[in-house]
Parts: sequence; structure tokens; C-alpha cells
Amino acid sequence: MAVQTEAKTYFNYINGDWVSSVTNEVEASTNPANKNEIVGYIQRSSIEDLNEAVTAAKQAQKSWWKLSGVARGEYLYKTADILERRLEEIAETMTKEMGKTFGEAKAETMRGVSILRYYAGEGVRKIGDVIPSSDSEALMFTTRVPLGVIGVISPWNFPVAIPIWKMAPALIYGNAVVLKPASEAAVTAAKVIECFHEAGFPKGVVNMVCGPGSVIGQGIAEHPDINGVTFTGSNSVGKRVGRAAFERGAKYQLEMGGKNPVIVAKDADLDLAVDGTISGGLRSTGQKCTATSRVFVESEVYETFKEKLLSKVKQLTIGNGMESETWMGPCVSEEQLNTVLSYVEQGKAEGANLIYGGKRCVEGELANGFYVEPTIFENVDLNMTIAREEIFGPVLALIKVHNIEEALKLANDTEYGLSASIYTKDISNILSFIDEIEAGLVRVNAETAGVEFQAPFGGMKQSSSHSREQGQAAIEFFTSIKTVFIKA
Ligand SMILES: NC(=O)C1=CN([C@@H]2O[C@H](COP(=O)(O)OP(=O)(O)OC[C@H]3O[C@@H](n4cnc5c(N)ncnc54)[C@H](OP(=O)(O)O)[C@@H]3O)[C@@H](O)[C@H]2O)C=CC1
Ligand SMILES: O=C(O)CCC(=O)C(=O)O
Repeated sequence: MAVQTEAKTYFNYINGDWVSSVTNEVEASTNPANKNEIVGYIQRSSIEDLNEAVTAAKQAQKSWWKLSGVARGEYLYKTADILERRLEEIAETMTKEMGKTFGEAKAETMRGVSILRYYAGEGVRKIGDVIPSSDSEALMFTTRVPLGVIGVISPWNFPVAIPIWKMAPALIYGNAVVLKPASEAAVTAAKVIECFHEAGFPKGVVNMVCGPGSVIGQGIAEHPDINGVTFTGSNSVGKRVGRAAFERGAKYQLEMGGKNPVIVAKDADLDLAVDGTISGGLRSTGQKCTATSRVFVESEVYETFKEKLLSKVKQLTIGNGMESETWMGPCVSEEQLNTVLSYVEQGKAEGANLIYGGKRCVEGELANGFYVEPTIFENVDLNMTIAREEIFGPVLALIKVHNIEEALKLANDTEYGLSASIYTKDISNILSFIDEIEAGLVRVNAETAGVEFQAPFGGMKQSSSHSREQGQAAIEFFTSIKTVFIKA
């Protein structure tokens, strides 16, 4: 691979300084739209680097917590302003590093700005309740204290929003953080940390250590001085992180995969349902934990829905996310592309009917990137691998059902439970769906993806550790409750 000497090297951020790893090794982060383009070099750190960051965080946390919530919030407001000022540049880095379109990257970066402002405001909201005691001469109330040092392990698919929606609540409630970003998107994460640095956070409150997940991520999960670990990524890694944290009595929070269904009822607005299925399933090249992957359609409207879906999917433009006409960019990496292609082969081998796409795109400049066609299968059986495993690619499985009852039963036939949607105008369908669907995010006449930062986010079943992120729900993970009883 050609090494570009002009590509910048990004350092770890430890105790307020940008430092190279003790290993003196770096790793190139490349552009999935053009594998010959190096976006930047990141540190290939060791446990020694992580230990330094954790020591710095531990030392800084006590005085950080002693600041008022208002004062901590001011740092987050400043970070938000800096991120907003650098929005286009950071979004461009995101597109170049992990492939999503520039429009989506800008929207995500703006979401990061809003999350920072939202949690800055949390600094002045209540953190406890007065509870009547059985003793009339006593005062009983709850208050909250930070956990201490929080380890943040983040994925590449939302390289601005996810680190921020974990770090901002951790910080406002008085914790110090050590971020280990996904290697595929660590340059983008480093630029986010530059914003925290420029905002003037006290040394050691915010730290970032880049390097292999098996070393730095696992090191965070096992570190005796990390009091809470928040993770988003695959189920296999998440469970490993959870087990390691549990073993040493640390708090942990896991957000993992999905196999999210959309149900299209016979009375649905089919154009709306088609648009929602395409947007939910194929935007960001299907690389969202909330992406639609199974589409249950009532038999009466199945053929019409399918034809409308096919005709719109055929119009989608695939290309470099920096080009304004591109609707769908590449997969994040060659490995991810190969994963998607192998699921397509498995789908065909297990008897599903491939009705659109399924191939790598190799025309012209696309040959230099990790592009795959949007892909649609029909005649999918729920026992097939493509109906059970998270693909994390632009692959939709169409499944014909006789009625909503059957659709609900099949939609729930999965180990996952993150997000689900229904398209219908029938209130009884809507009410049954809300009651019966096993998902943390329940969406009616709206796509499965799309999270709002002010509302709780998380899944049921194996999609999460059953905790919730974002909104005011975040306080539950990032603090401990103390019940105080005072007798005069
Ligand atoms: N729910 C979601 O939002 C996401 C789901 N996924 C799913 O995971 C699949 C694989 O993607 P991938 O990026 O490899 O996801 P991973 O779960 O491997 O990565 C997520 C984060 O965990 C880190 N990590 C990797 N190994 C360990 C470990 N042993 N201990 C602690 N942390 C670790 C990674 O670091 P590093 O990058 O250095 O490996 C990254 O920061 C995708 O195909 C998709 O199905 C992926 C991303 C997000
Ligand atoms: O749908 C979204 O906006 C968020 C999805 C998400 O959190 C993820 O893919 O990890």
C-alpha cells in the first residue's frame, strides 16, 4: 500500500498532552472509497499507554467532580461551539475515513454538537429526590455521585455521535474518561478530542488512547482503576467486555447488534413504507445497529410493495461519499465488504431468492473502494442465516406474511431486540405492535434507524445489557445513588 508522507500522525491524548505511544508504532487509517488514500496515522498503543491515561484520569477526577455542575457544563458548551465551528472539516474526515456520505456526516457532527449542549444543561438539573421518612424528625433524600473513571469503547459507524453521547454525560456527572475509539475511525475521534482540548478541560479529565481493541479495549474492560465501561459494537466483543467488567465488579453498559424488522400492513401508505425501508436499511450502507434488515409484508400488498421498492432501489447512486450525487458510500473496510458478500453467498446457498444486487461494485473508480450493491432477497425463511445474523451491510430480506399477528410472531423470532417499525394506519395494529414487539425502539410509520439524543436509547434481549443511553436515562449508568438519612 502506498504510504502518503503528507498524511498527518495523530497522537494519544493523555493528561492534557498529545503524546506518542511508548511502542513508537503507528497504524494507517485509510479511505474505504479509495484504499490507496491514507487519511492519517494513529498510535498503536500498549497497556503502558493505557495505564498512564487511567492514572491521569483517576488523579483528575476528584477535583473535576468538586466543580459545580454549571462549571462542568461550561466546558461542554465550549466544546460544542468548537465542534460546530469545525463541523465541515470533521465531517469530511469522517466521510473519508469510514465512508458515509458527507451529508450524513455533517448531520451526525451536528448531532454531536446538540448532544454536548444537551448534557451541558444537565449540569443544572436535579440529581435527587426528597423521600418522606417514617421518622418525622428525619430528612431523607437521594443524591448521586460519579462512578470515577469511565472507559469508553466506541465503534466506527458513528465516530462523532457515539463517543460524544458516552463522554458528555460521563463528564457532566463528574467522571473522568478514557476513550478508546474504533481503529477504523480514530482520526475522526482524535479531531473530536481536539475540540475538548481546545475547550480547556483540566488535564486528565479527558483522555484518548488508540490501538488494537484486543489490547486497549480489553485493557479497559480489565483495568482495576476503571469504574465503569460503556461499549458499543459487536455482540461477541460486547459480551467479552461485559464479562471482564463483571468479574472485577465494575459497572458496564453494552449496546450491540440488531436484526431490526419493519412490518408493512396491507393498509400502509406504501410509498412511505418503501422510503422508510430504503432509508432505514440502506443509508450508511446498512452499517447501523438500528438498520432495517427484515421486511415483513402482508400478502395483499406484497407484489406492489416489492415492485415499488425495486424501482426506487435501482435509482440509488453508489459512489464516493464526498460527491454530492452519491446516495450510498462504501462499506467501512475490505473485511466488512467481504462479510457482506459472504452473507449474500450464504443467502443464495440456503435457498433465498436474490432479486437485486449482491455484487461488489468494480466499475471505474469504484474498483479502488469497498463498494457493494444494495441487495434484496425474497423467499427468505426465518431459519436462514441472513434472517438471523446481523449483516451490517445494505441487505434487505423480504418475507411475505398472511396477517399482522404472523408478522409480529416472526419479527420477534430473533435473539435481538433493538429497533422495530410498522407502517399502518390501523390503530389496532399500532397498539398491538407497541405492546407486543420486543424492541427498545418502537417506531410507527417511521424507519427503524434514527435516534434522538434527548430520548432513552437501548435494546431488549441480546441487543444490550438492558441499560439505556442518552437523554436523562444516561444518569442511571454514569452515577451511583446515595440514599441519605439525616436525623436532627
Ligand atoms: N452495534 C453497533 O453499532 C455496531 C455493531 N458492529 C457489529 O460488529 C461487527 C464487527 O465490527 P467491528 O468494528 O469489528 O466491531 P467490534 O465489536 O470489534 O468493535 C467495536 C469496538 O470494540 C473494540 N474492540 C475490539 N476487540 C475488543 C476486545 N477484545 N475487547 C474490547 N474492545 C474491543 C474495537 O476496537 P478496534 O476497532 O481497534 O478493533 C472497537 O473500538 C460488524 O459487522 C457489526 O455487525 C460494529 C460496529 C458498531
Ligand atoms: O440510528 C441511529 O441514529 C443510531 C444508530 C446507532 O447507534 C448505531 O448504529 O450504533
